[in-house]
Amino acid sequence: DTIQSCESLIYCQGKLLDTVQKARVFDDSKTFVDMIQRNPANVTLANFENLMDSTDDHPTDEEVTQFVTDNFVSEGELEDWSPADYKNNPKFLKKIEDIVVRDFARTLVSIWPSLARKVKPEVTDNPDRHSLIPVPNGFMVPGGRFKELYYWDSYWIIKGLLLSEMTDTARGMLENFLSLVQRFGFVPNGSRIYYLNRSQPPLLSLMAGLYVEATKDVDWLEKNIDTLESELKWWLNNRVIDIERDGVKYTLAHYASESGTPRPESYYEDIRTCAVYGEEEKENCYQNLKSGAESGWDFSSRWIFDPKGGTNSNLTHVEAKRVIPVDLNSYLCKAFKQLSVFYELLGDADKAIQWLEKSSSWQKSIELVLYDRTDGIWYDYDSALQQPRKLFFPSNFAPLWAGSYDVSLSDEYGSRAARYFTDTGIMDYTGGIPTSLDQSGEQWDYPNAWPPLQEIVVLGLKQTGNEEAAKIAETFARRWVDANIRGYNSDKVMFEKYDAVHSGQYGGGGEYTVQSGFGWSNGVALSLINNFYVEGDNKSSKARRR
Ligand SMILES: OC[C@H]1O[C@H](O[C@H]2O[C@H](CO)[C@@H](O)[C@H](O)[C@H]2O)[C@H](O)[C@@H](O)[C@@H]1O
Repeated sequence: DTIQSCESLIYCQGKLLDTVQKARVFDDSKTFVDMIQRNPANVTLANFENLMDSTDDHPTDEEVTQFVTDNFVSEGELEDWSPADYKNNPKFLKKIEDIVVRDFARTLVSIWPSLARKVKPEVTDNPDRHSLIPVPNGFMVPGGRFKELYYWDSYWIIKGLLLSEMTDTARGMLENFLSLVQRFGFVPNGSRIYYLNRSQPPLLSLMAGLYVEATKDVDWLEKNIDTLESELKWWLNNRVIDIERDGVKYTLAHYASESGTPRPESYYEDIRTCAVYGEEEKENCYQNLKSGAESGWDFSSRWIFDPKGGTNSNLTHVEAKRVIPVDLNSYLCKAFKQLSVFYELLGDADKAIQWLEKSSSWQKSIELVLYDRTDGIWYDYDSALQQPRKLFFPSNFAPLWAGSYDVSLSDEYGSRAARYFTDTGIMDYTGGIPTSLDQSGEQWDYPNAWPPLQEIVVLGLKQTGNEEAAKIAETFARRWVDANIRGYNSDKVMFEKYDAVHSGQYGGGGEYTVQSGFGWSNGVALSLINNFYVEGDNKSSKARRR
């Protein structure tokens, strides 16, 4: 049984949340739902009822602000934590020939302790006073307003931790996710109860793959394989859809939250976005916003539809559920294969075959529904109009990253993808690969360049072994590292996203101001440095640095 909703009348739904968020007590809607109650929840609710009674149900914004001050505090559920396995000079740094890049990598490693947190015992003792979901082990947060554990961010955080030889911290984070699966049946978007009605890109088994590869810890795998499997089954049971292309039926996955209420952490924004609709359509509008958030791309023209199936509209027309996303299906295909590898390691041949077959059937559907042979790339599929969305997104390259295509033809696939990359004009962007070519003002669009998407395209192209693809990969890995260094030198922080046009400048748009820290930025930079700047792979790095 899975719990996919949050019942809290303070943090998730109800009059109190509605009143506080509509009063705009804080500029950022997330601030309120992250607050701690001074009293048990029943006292907070009784105090709120008194406020409503004494104001004839119409408190002024000042009265609401006073109510929040009297009943909530901002800080105190997480403590800074010193990971015992932190080292400031992990071995891989020595292998980096370029001194500037080596120093930068050392700086990235030195940021880990500032992102390390542990949940205080008070949260476990008084769960009703907090929106934070307690997890047993210390972990890395993304940074800034993102003060909790995030699902897909952690894939790249764990990559960086493993390069930094922080295997205990990586294992602790994995076990946090496993404990969430055991409690809720799936991994929520993040470790807050208001994230309980959606997940995020399914990368848990792949994180476990990174850990097992680095440590060869098969005993750990044996203990946790059932939970890893149950997470993937959750996706198969809850996020799969039958679609039709050219008269043939296929089964693939989509992002699809069932919850038809505003996101509590963006309550005011969602109410405004869906205001044009009547009650029933509103529910659909909220479900689609939450499904967009489940994709990790919140928000993007990728989920926006005009009546003709184009993107010429706005957030009110986010229809994430109708999209069959290239990246989601590639992650799942790779995860199924990963599970098969795990079962082989554990000596369970039947299960190994079962998951390999699942991966192969997924791969076939990806090829037949999403691949465009003429353009040499994969496209998202619009299940409503039964047609591909032929738009540039870095996620189009995800099958190369995930190996979810016929890898015996990798040179051909790589060559075609390289041609697509240059034909779409992406070579012009010196600050990184843009998220789309649509300047919608949303944060997962042009001109923003996001760290995980850089890794997916760059490693995807590199892994094909095709010469042209490998050249593009190297160019963009170096451009990315240069942009990160430039940004760090001027602002002394790592940002969550950058600007593809102006190298090193931070990105913008969307519903909150740019955040720094930053978990996945550090992980991706370390991963690309490890792939492109370490000894043997790095003959003339100084000459090529721009
Ligand atoms: O508060 C708005 C949204 O914030 C998160 O999304 C963004 O930050 C996450 C953490 O770095 C990242 O995983 C996500 O891709 C970003 O778009 C949160 O995950 C959303 O659910 C939330 O609505």
